[in-house]
Amino acid sequence: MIEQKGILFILSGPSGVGKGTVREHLFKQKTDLQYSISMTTRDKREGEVDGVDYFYKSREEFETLIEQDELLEYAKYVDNYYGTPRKYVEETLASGKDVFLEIEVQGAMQVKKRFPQGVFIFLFPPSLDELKNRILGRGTESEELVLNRLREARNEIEMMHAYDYVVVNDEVQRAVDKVQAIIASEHCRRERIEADYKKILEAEL
Ligand SMILES: Nc1nc2c(ncn2[C@@H]2O[C@H](COP(=O)(O)OP(=O)(O)O)[C@@H](O)[C@H]2O)c(=O)[nH]1
Ligand SMILES: Nc1ncnc2c1ncn2[C@@H]1O[C@H](COP(=O)(O)OP(=O)(O)O)[C@@H](O)[C@H]1O
Repeated sequence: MIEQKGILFILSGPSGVGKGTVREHLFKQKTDLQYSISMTTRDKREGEVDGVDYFYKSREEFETLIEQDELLEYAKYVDNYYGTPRKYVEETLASGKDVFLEIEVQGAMQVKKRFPQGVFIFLFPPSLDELKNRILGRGTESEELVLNRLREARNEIEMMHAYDYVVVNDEVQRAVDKVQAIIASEHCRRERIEADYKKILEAEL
């Protein structure tokens, strides 16, 4: 494995909590983070662009990527595959840049195994009622699917303990500010670790 220099940030949480919304706002404000564009087998939605929103793959192509260990993690989500390109993440981190992933919970737990030093942020709904309203409000799911997703959300919320930070997405800008604060504080922590490390090296000379 390539040595990590940049910091890997992972934003995750239940479907409909607002991961995509928070990520979009964050990237409008912040330019020194590299967003890792995921691979997916789901159909391209109107307005989406291949290589910008996702890399769209056939099921066969995706399964070949899995076999060739080209994915850092992947998950099946509502009958489609989603996955993170491994080389892009490793090479970008090795070049000293930070990488940001916005992925669902199963995938985040796989990343945790391979990159325990990553910074895991769980986006939390203000309430389950509000989560239901957001999924319904988005209008992309049938009533039955919404119930499935809410059931799934309860299981996902149980995984919260595995994360480093929890951010409540009550108001988008407030949640984005908190994510920005986490990024800044992780940089300070990294600088402190590096300073300690330098001191030890100097002491040995
Ligand atoms: N595990 C994993 N999940 C992903 C990846 N990319 C996107 N997702 C998640 O897949 C879910 C579905 O994404 P999408 O089809 O774009 O729908 P939407 O985000 O719910 O509008 C969301 O929870 C995304 O965060 C990925 O590379 N890996
Ligand atoms: N803080 C918020 N307050 C109110 N609505 C929100 C907030 N964040 C997101 N939403 C809305 O909730 C719905 C789900 O958001 P989305 O970003 O698609 O969630 P996810 O990517 O987690 O599935 C969207 O309609 C979005 O506009």
